[in-house]
Amino acid sequence: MASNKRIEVHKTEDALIKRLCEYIENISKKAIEERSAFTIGVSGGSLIGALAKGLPGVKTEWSKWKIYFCDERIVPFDDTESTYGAYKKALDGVVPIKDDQYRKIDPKLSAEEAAKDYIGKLKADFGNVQLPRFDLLLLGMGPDGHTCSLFPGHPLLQETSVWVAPITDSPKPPPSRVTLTFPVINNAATSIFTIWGAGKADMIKRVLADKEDLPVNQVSPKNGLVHWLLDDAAATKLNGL
Ligand SMILES: O=C(O)[C@H](O)[C@@H](O)[C@H](O)[C@H](O)COP(=O)(O)O
Repeated sequence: MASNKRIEVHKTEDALIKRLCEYIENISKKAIEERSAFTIGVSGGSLIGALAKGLPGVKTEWSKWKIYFCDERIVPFDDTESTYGAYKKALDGVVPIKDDQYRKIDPKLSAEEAAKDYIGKLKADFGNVQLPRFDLLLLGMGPDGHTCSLFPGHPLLQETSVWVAPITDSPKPPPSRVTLTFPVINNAATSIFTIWGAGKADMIKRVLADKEDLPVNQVSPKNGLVHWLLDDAAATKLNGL
């Protein structure tokens, strides 16, 4: 069976961001032509700055975007830990995305209630399907091999049906979050990891060369592709894989 995984290495962080944005432009164009909407899930962390740099160069119909959160921290929107808050700060005035295009959590709820509430928001957009199918998920990889808020050894890695799960014991602070689960992640048409810097080189080797059993390696779209976009520094220990 052909692999659903594509690995690309680019010289610099800037080249990497440019490539990521080419994917975003092409995938959004296709989705908008087909369904007049583009559904994209975004992660927190270093990706936010990369998108703030790259997105202004993307040619797309911005009004057709719907932006979801692959995971979100349960904190007020004006807290520096809020992923939505960080996106607003980074992208407002940079790209013409209106506030109602973000599908945000309700931060006043408990993690459990916020997860249920977010499932309701997904159902309102995707309909009463078995699983939503995102056009694109932009994923991050933590230093321990986590993605979204799916951490090594956590029971949530085994989730088979719930779309969005609460987590109250996240090892990465803040502890209370909601996260997409693997059934949803692996139903996306395309997922992209964008990883740069020497600090990620060891983990990239463990994931892509040694194929260790880590959450990021559970990303394996059933009927889609997962791209690993790396810069030279992150790929140094791959030995030309
Ligand atoms: O809320 C979070 O903590 C993020 O969504 C998380 O899943 C992130 O994507 C990874 O931890 C990678 O973060 P960096 O890109 O900053 O290393």
